[in-house]
Amino acid sequence: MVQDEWMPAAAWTLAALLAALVALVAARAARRAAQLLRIPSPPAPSLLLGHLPAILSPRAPFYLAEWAEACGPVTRLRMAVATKPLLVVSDPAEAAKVLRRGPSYLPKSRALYAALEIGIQPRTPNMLTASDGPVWKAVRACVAPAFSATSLKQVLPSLLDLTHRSADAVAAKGPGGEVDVSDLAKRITSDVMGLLLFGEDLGGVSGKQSEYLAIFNDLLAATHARFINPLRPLWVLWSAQARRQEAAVVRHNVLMGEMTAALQKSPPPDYTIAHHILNAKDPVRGQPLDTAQLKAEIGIVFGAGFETTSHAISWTLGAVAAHPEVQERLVRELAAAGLAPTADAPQPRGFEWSDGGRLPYLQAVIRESLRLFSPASLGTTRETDREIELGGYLVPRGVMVMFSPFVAGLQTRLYGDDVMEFKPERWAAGGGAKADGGDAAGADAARVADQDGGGAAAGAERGPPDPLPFSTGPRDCAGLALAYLELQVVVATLVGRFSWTIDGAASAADLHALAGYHVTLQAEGGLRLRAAPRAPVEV
Ligand code: HEM
Repeated sequence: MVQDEWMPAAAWTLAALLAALVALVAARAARRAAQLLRIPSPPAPSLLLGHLPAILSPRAPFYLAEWAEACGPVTRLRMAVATKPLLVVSDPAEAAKVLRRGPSYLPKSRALYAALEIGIQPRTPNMLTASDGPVWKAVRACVAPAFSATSLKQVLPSLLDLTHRSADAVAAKGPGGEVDVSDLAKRITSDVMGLLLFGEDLGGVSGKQSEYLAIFNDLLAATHARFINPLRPLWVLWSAQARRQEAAVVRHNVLMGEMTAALQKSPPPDYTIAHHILNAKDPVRGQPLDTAQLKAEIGIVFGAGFETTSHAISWTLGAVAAHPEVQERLVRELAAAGLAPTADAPQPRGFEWSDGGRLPYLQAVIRESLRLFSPASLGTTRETDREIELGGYLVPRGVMVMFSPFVAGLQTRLYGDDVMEFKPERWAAGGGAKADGGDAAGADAARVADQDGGGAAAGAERGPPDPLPFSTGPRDCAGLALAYLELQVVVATLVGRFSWTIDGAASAADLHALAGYHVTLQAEGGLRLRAAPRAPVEV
């Protein structure tokens, strides 16, 4: 009898406890959902798929910029049937909180970055795609000296040679000749990476049909397509284009394997990136990186290094061509430094290391171009591993947080009503990163201001905030200094030697109309400008 009375009491207690637990979990879930719902969200284009179709389209950066303009520094987007949204942060100061080491620091989203590993088999996390960990840390630290001033000074002669040969090819087209600067820049930057990684001339500038260049576009297209479409492997059954792109994925793996084997056999000079990668040690095993890891690192540095930089160069040339007043001011600065023809010195000299610190308008032009045409447009994506505060909102665990420099760069609240104007003058006071920072390569200036918070939290007297085109914090761009050097040398040389024009584009908006996002922001089908030898400039 006692037993009978006790049993229901225990059952009731258990049931009550369970109910309380369920209520607690439900209340917490409801609180989290309510927190997320407080974050502004634009109307979704699709009832079923939410904002996903727009995010996956080549115009994604433009949609995101528009939505952020309407919603503010943090925008909530709905991804099809997924329960968790994607948050897009468009304020560099808020982004810096999660990107720089500190209480709100967030790691990269592994699920998302793994999708970028398709070009190397076996799929291996690499410097770009790995979450922070001992191997990433060791490789990143080992590679850093390859981007030091000492190493880059040794790269400069080869970069100059490639740039001057490219300029000669432009001159050979005759006055007003049409030049696809997108192609031209890719040839230069892929050759730079060929020399720096493989110690080999990939033949882009000499006009050889470079297999690396040919397959790389297809590799990117396949990466993007697989990302968008989980059924993509089936596409090869009826699409010749998909077959070609998937073949490029396979071929890329083979080429990188061959290159890695060649590098292991005969190590390249000590200023090269490959030299440093070969010297990296796996801290867990205490051994050099195994072949799979080496191949993964070589493959990602090649891709990360040449694609982004080539688009940064071609957008900058396009913007200069579309804005004659900017071109004129830039040329006067170059001519005063001996880098454009004058009556006294009709043959401009070659770019020197020290020029990086004494061409403030060139720096400002590059920074403005990186604001309006940020090549790594969608920047970086992190995942909350705990509840954090972001832009005044509480964000629960397990939410993807994207910081897009392109979106940040287009925000009226950060850059004012002339946000869409290509106006290098806005950086004249230095802005987030000091354009006249004095470093020979010009890059340390960006990095210094970026790290000291100047970029994100710049006061009015320091100019507008840095949109962080190279990201920031421990996972910022490893190759920033090389990218800056290439940008300066190529833009200064080509603008010094030629007068550039573009048909049918007279504003940043006109250039944006030509853009598509395919892992990087690029001019669809190339960017065609006209070049005429520059007449002596009055200084
Ligand atoms: C204008 C040119 C460039 C731009 C705009 C750019 C931009 C970026 C951005 C935004 C990131 C962060 C990506 C993320 O978190 O998902 C990044 C990472 C990286 N970039 Fe660049 N990049 C450029 C040139 C280069 C060059 C020249 C190299 C090497 C030769 C390079 C190598 C890397 C590597 C290895 C990472 C991964 C770093 C890490 O996670 O530790 N990039 N870059």
